[in-house]
Parts: sequence; C-alpha cells; structure tokens
Amino acid sequence: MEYSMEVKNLRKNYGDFVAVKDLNLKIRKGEVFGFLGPNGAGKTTSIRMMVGLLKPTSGEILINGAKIDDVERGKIGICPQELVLWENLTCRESLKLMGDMYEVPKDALKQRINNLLKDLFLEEKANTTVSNLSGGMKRRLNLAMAVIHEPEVVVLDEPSEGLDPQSRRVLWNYIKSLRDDEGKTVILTTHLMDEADSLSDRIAIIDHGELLRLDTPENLKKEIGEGDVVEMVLSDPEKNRKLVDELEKLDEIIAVLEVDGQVNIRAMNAVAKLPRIMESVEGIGVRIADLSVRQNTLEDVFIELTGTGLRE
Ligand SMILES: Nc1ncnc2c1ncn2[C@@H]1O[C@H](COP(=O)(O)OP(=O)(O)OP(=O)(O)O)[C@@H](O)[C@H]1O
Repeated sequence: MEYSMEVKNLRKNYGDFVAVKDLNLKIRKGEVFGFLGPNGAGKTTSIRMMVGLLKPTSGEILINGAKIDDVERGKIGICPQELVLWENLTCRESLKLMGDMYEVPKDALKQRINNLLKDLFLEEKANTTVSNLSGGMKRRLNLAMAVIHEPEVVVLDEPSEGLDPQSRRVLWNYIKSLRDDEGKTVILTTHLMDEADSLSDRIAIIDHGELLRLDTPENLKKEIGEGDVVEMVLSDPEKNRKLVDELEKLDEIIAVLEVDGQVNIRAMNAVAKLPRIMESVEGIGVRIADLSVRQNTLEDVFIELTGTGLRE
C-alpha cells in the first residue's frame, strides 16, 4: 500500500492543554480522507501540523516517505477555513497571481485557470472583482487558488462552512473529481455528517484531540449495527432514565441511549417494534411528546462513541 502521508505519534500541547493527543494515521494515495469531529475537537490543529504550518510538540509527519520539513511546498495545496483573497483583483487575476507565485508555466497556467473557472462554476465571474462576489463564490475561488499548482495532496479545512446547498454541490463534485479524474489525495475536515459520509473513502472520528475510530463510512455504520433509530421525547424527561432501563430489558431492542434530553432506541424494523415500546412508555406513566423514526447514520456512530451528539 502506498501512503501519501504518515502521521506518527503527533501531539500538540498549548501549555497544559493537550489539543492533539498522539495521533497515528496513514493516508492512502488517491483517497478522500475525512476528519470528522465537533468544534474544538482538534481537527484544524491536526491538519495545520500535517501540512507544515504548525510545529508539533512531538511526533513525525511523512509525505511520500519524506519528512515534512524536507517536502517541496508545491506538493501540498491548502484551503484554509478563513478566506485568503485579494479583494481588489478579479477571479482570473487572483488565479494568475497565485499560479505565478508557484511558477506554473505560462501556457499551462492559462489552461488550468480556464478549467478551474469552469469546474467551480466561476466562468461568468472571471472578470468580476473579489469584493463583488457572493460568499459561496469567494469560497470556491479560495479553493481554486489552493489547487492552481496541481498539488499532489489537497487539504481542505471545513470546505462547506457557510455554503448554500448549490455551492456545496459544486464543491462536492469538484472534490470527487480531484480524486477520480486527477488522482489527488484529498484530506478534509468537517463537522457535517452527510459531508463526511458522502465524500470520504475513510473517516477518522476525533474528539478532544483523540482518534476514536478510523474506517470507511460503511464499516463505521455497520460497527454499531444495522437498523433504524427511534428518537423519542417524553412528556416528562425526568423519566428518560427509567425508560432506558425498561427498554434495555427487551431482546428486540439493539441499543437504547439517553441523548440530549431524548431517548434514542435502535432496533431492526423499528416501526414493527413501536407497539412494544409504547407499552414500556405507558408502563412508567409518561406520554410521548415527540417521536420520529429514521435510518442509522454516522451521527449515531458518533453518539455511541462519545455519548453525545455533535456539538455545533
Ligand atoms: N493557539 C492556541 N492556543 C491555545 N489553545 C488553542 C490554540 N489553537 C487551538 N486551541 C485549542 O485547541 C482545541 C482544538 O482546536 P481546533 O481549532 O484544532 O479544533 P477544530 O476541531 O478544528 O474545531 P473547529 O471546527 O471549531 O475549527 C480547542 O480547544 C482550541 O481552543
């Protein structure tokens, strides 16, 4: 197996606070690798170290087997969370300036700029100054600038933050094409479950600076089991615990958890189990204030691992 990046015992301390705890990862060539975790989990700190922008307290990062400090900067393209744009330049001028900075040959640069403007739906805005772009357009331009020099590894920090659904779809398609058509390795951070699920070949779930799981989205979902999730809000949430205890006695229930003031029940074919669940609810003398049934998602994996939902 060829690895684009290897992270060995990576750690970052801020004083007494450990932001990243001994992270070990191997990122494969040509995969989309997602870092999933809530705000403050340590995603940005990790990837800033992985691209050489932040010095680790300890540990080692190898890119194509070479130490990060010895790697030519042009091999990596980073698209940070904050926009880094020149407000007075047009889209085309911004891309040209960035390409010149990376010394992309003139003819190749022209072609590359045209392709990027097309792929990221910025063609119509090619000659518009950055200050007159919408937020979504600025984000797409920010990404185009990060990949102008065709880096082998593309690192995106929360790429969908603040994007409308249309821009998000353009971005997702472009990320997939980076992998499928250009063979790039893409590393991205997100706190959006659907983004991690639909884009990533493998996902690292991190919280409080620690790697909790690393696997394909399919395996992560399988790990906690198949089935549906019934989400239930009781008229008296004080009784949540009692209901959990009652439901845990039932064979037909796979798992039951109290999460953020509601009770989450996982079962195969949950709708058929509802009458039995209702009996337990009535048995402890409460009513159901709200109820919904949905499919198992990555969010359930996260809840199962951390005992809490993703913090916004
Ligand atoms: N320069 C710093 N000094 C002290 N603490 C820091 C510093 N930078 C980050 N931290 C802390 O480290 C932890 C991880 O932050 P980080 O930005 O990596 O999280 P994140 O998972 O990327 O979250 P977000 O999605 O909000 O960007 C947070 O608790 C943060 O407050």
